[in-house]
Amino acid sequence: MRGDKPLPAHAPWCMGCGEDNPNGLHLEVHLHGDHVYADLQFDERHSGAPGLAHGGAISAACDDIMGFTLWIAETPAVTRTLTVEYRRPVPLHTPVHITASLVDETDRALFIEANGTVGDTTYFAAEAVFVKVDLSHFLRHGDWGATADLITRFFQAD
Ligand SMILES: CCCCC/C=C\C/C=C\C/C=C\C/C=C\CCCC(=O)SCCNC(=O)CCNC(=O)[C@H](O)C(C)(C)COP(=O)(O)OP(=O)(O)OC[C@H]1O[C@@H](n2cnc3c(N)ncnc32)[C@H](O)[C@@H]1OP(=O)(O)O
Repeated sequence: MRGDKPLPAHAPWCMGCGEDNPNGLHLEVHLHGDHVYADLQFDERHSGAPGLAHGGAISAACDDIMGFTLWIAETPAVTRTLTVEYRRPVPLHTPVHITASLVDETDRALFIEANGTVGDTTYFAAEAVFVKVDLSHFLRHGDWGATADLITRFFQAD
């Protein structure tokens, strides 16, 4: 069983975990045993209905935290499908605890689940399939410099 370990952001401007993105969620994700987790509070930047978190912001938080299970799978991968079940409206400025874990794996696919709780109650739950890619995926489709930074973060954190 691994202990509690803070994990580095995917990129400084990541909308989920980037520390330099003023409109991001600023997720601080930790590895704990066989899962990852983050504690957050949605605010006005993430508002949908008055006083409530936007479903897309909740989905983005799930997607990003699920992405951190790649530290457990030890492979780069990208989201192929993401399903969120919104069980209760999430008020702004309310502490939400989100956990994610890798539940199954094939040669190319990772099956990941996430759960968002307020207190002892589940407010949303998500399931995703991530497809494994090699790092050339990010070089081919993304930004060279940012990809180099991602690789550096990965090896520094190991
Ligand atoms: C050096 C080690 C590094 C370790 C890394 C550790 C940590 C990494 C840290 C950070 C990672 C970096 C970034 C994470 C960032 C943010 C987290 C949020 C995640 C995102 O925000 S990410 C953005 C949104 N995302 C996309 O931008 C994807 C766009 N998309 C594509 O780029 C293609 O779609 C691609 C490449 C995914 C696949 O394309 P493709 O053509 O290669 O693949 P294909 O369609 O053939 O499927 C391949 C195999 O997956 C199976 N498969 C497919 N779907 C399935 C399903 N639903 N259920 C079960 N299996 C399924 C098939 O059945 C087949 O399996 P088989 O090969 O066995 O037949």
